[in-house]
Amino acid sequence: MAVIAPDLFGGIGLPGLHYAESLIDSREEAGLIARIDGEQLQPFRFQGWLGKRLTTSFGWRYDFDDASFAAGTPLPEWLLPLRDKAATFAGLAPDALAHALLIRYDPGAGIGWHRDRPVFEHVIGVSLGNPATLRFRRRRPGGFDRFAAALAPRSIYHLAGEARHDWEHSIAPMAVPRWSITFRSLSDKGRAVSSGS
Ligand SMILES: O=C(O)CCC(=O)C(=O)O
Ligand SMILES: [Fe+2]
Repeated sequence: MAVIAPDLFGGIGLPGLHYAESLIDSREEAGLIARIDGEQLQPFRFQGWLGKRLTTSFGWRYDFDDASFAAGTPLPEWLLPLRDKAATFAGLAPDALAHALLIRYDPGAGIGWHRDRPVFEHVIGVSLGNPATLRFRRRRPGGFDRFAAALAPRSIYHLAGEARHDWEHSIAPMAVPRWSITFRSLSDKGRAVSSGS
């Protein structure tokens, strides 16, 4: 495990990773899980492969199958109060969070090492259902620097700066289900692509 510089609060953190617990209460959590389960979730597709996690997105849609990026279904009403909270947490305007991704990880599903697509900038994730570990790694000569963040259910994290751009992240498959809602803003690149320039 690499030594990571202390953050502003004197703890051991990853620059650009911000985290808070108890964003919502258990009743709100149960309501959001029921909403996610009520959507038309599809196995995540990547260049012809089917992943185990089930997803759907709103606002903007990045298609990993053909690498296209296009406007999608507007965010549903039920997501807007949560988006307001996510925006407040990240210090952004709610409208800036133009995209939302819903994921259900059934037992055995995870998400492999990746950086989020460059059409997006800020990444804000809400965790539901069960605890998980968000793992980070960054290549260095001869290996990787590594970092692990425990994500409690009902917590929120924000990836910006170094944590967003320089580090990859992943979540190992678990024996219990987890749901997540990820809001993202468009990057300059995303705005350029979306306006067709
Ligand atoms: O489920 C999560 O919190 C992480 C999702 C994620 O990393 C992604 O969709 O890019
Ligand atoms: Fe991600």
